[in-house]
Amino acid sequence: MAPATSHHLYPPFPDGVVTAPLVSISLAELEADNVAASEDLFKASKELGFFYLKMDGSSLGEKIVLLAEELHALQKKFDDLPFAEKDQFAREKLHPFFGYRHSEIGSIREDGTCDRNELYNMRKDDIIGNCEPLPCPDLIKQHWELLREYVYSCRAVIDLLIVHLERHLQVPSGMIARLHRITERSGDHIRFNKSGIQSYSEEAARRSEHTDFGTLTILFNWLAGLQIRLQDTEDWVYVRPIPGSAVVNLGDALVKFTAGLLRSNIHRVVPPLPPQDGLSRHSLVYFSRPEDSVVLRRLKGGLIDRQPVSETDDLEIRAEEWIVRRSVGDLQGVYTHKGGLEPRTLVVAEGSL
Ligand SMILES: O=C(O)CCC(=O)C(=O)O
Ligand SMILES: [Fe+2]
Repeated sequence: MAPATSHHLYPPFPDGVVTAPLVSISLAELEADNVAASEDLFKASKELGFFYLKMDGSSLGEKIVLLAEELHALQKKFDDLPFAEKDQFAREKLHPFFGYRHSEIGSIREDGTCDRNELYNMRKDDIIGNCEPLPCPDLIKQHWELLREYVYSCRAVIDLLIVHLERHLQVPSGMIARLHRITERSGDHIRFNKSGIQSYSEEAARRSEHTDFGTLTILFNWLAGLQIRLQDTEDWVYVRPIPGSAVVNLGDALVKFTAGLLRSNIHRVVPPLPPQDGLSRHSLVYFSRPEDSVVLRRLKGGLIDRQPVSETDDLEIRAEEWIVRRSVGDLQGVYTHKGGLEPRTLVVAEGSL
């Protein structure tokens, strides 16, 4: 039986909004090597770059849903920590990319503080012991085992998705997997995202437009707010959270590796609409990235060799540098399947801050 989720505790998804046509792919079927599910995965990876991964029927998938609910409870407790405590773990104090980050929204309260949009990036290598961990709040330390299980479970899904993608790309088995060994240092991380209560602003919506920098992203959200822009249009449509399914999307690294055959789709987060307005919005993300030392460039073999040579994108850069430079607003723009960065003046960084 599929595990219970907490979606029903929130007001329902708004009526009458246009939703994105994400296909639903069953993890259990991918595990069983079902041909149709595998083909659906490849098609979605080429066309929209986003799909639902249906977890029920797979013991790994059902475990991930349970862990995601536990982490959702934890992220709300993290949210409740005093700003002064979280500020001690601000990324300016810890690391160019990992740690806590916020932007202030709304007017100043009586205690002199402002509501915040927040994110907290927790490095995979800290969590599984590949390196000396960065300092973190006690609340996080107390849930280390939960975070560890989540890392290993998400990575098991990502490794399986890579096997299927390699097969369809007709590249040697292991060619992409070997750039993503869990034992090696990488930018993989778990992220807690929180958007404070706020009204829609066109400028803020545009500022949050981004593609993910890495390989594959596994996302859980509970309220409306995630929007994707459909291919070759300017139309933004909502992604409806489906209880028991993750939203999976491809990142820039897969576009680079496959010379644009696979798609990293632009997306953004806007405030939830009625009846879900008036609530803070949380999402839980697992980002996978190539190992730090991997140079992001076109790979050789299979269908990739049939891709045209891009005239615009000759930047070859190590994954570690790519992530930091993208996140600080260097290399601005949105990385598209057409190759190269599509300049969008307001786009500065991955995520919704
Ligand atoms: O909050 C969401 O639903 C999506 C978040 C996201 O796209 C990100 O953190 O990169
Ligand atoms: Fe994203």
